[in-house]
Amino acid sequence: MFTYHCLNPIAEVGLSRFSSDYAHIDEPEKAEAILVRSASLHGKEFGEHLLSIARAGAGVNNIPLDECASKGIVVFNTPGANANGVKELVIAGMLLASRDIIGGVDWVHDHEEDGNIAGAAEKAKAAFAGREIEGKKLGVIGLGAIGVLVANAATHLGMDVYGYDPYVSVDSAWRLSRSIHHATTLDELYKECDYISVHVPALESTIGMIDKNAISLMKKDVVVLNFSRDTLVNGEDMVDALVAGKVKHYVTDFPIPGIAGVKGAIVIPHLGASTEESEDNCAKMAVKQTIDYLENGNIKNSVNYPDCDMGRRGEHVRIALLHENIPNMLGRFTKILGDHCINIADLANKSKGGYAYTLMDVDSDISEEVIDQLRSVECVKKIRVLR
Ligand SMILES: NC(=O)c1ccc[n+]([C@@H]2O[C@H](COP(=O)([O-])OP(=O)(O)OC[C@H]3O[C@@H](n4cnc5c(N)ncnc54)[C@H](O)[C@@H]3O)[C@@H](O)[C@H]2O)c1
Ligand SMILES: O=C(O)[C@H](O)COP(=O)(O)O
Repeated sequence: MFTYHCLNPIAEVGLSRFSSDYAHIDEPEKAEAILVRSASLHGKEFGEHLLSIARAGAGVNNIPLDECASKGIVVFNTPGANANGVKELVIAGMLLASRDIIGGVDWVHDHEEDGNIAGAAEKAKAAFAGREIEGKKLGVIGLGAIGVLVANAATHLGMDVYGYDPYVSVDSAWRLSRSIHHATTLDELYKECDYISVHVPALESTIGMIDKNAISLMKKDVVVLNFSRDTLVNGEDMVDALVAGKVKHYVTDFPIPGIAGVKGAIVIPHLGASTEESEDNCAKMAVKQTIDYLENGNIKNSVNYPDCDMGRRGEHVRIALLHENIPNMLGRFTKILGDHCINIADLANKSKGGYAYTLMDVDSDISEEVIDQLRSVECVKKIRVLR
């Protein structure tokens, strides 16, 4: 029996994939698996039984990844599972920034009791006129799951799209429309574009990237869209740019104090992934990855340990070792098994940054003594034996 705990509501279509071998428990500190959306795990204690954390979503800045890795806790996310939901809201954000739909709807609301509202609307509507996005230039920073969808959709709406991503994956490059201009510097993108949409993770290298220096390179009346993370944009610099009229609209999915009332700010309460489809996709992927890790030791879409897949466990006893990525770990593991005449039927060893993972299928069961010897190899973070 495995135990899991959900720190945020997770879609039932995903949770229903847990068989009767799984029990939801109310105490996170006792769980073997945690499922989470945006709840912050920074500064939280992790229970001694915790094996995995699955983020049903993309951004993992709410999870202390290094601390988890050093405690042998595998963290997963669900790449691309909510990308379409975000893409659609970004397109909506561009349209809201281009046509004064919000101002117009508010006007109708304020005049709903007016018996002559139809006539009054015809006189009032000039105040809410806007511009079209067709033919305008859109710059997309970050061409991952979301950036590619936004860029491609914008070309279908007749926009001239510039993409910037020095680390673009081969997979994303294949999916990107050929009509998208390859911006080789951010300066080029800032100088050219009427709309700029940011789709990068919050990392040390990206936090604060849209600041007064970046904004100074942008066109007057630019629209900046941030559906990635609040910290990517320097809030004070953005407020100054809105007040000064340099930025026409700042459309963001992340409310921060003091921004919603600033003229030109369009602030949404983090709704990018809040669609039935995205929530279902994320939950299904998060649960599937959790089950495969707990039952087979396979790792897919981890952000702090390498991916590693030896298929279903089958008849063999499977030993799973999370450890640091240093020389001779395999040698030490295989020596211990050899000394106890335990034959290895299959083996995989993968690394990612400072951490590595070894999976071994062995032909006979192993004793507590052997497990203890493997556990006490220096730099082993966790051992599991799947029988
Ligand atoms: N608003 C929402 O509800 C919502 C939903 C999903 C994701 N997000 C946010 O959007 C981010 C992106 O999501 P995704 O699914 O597209 O992730 P992704 O990992 O598929 O794509 C991120 C892309 O950013 C690129 N990148 C990294 N550093 C860069 C840099 N300095 N300059 C340019 N490109 C850089 C990477 O190469 C990658 O292609 C997430 O990290 C998350 O913070 C928000
Ligand atoms: O990074 C993400 O996937 C999004 O920000 C979605 O967050 P949510 O699951 O809390 O809506």
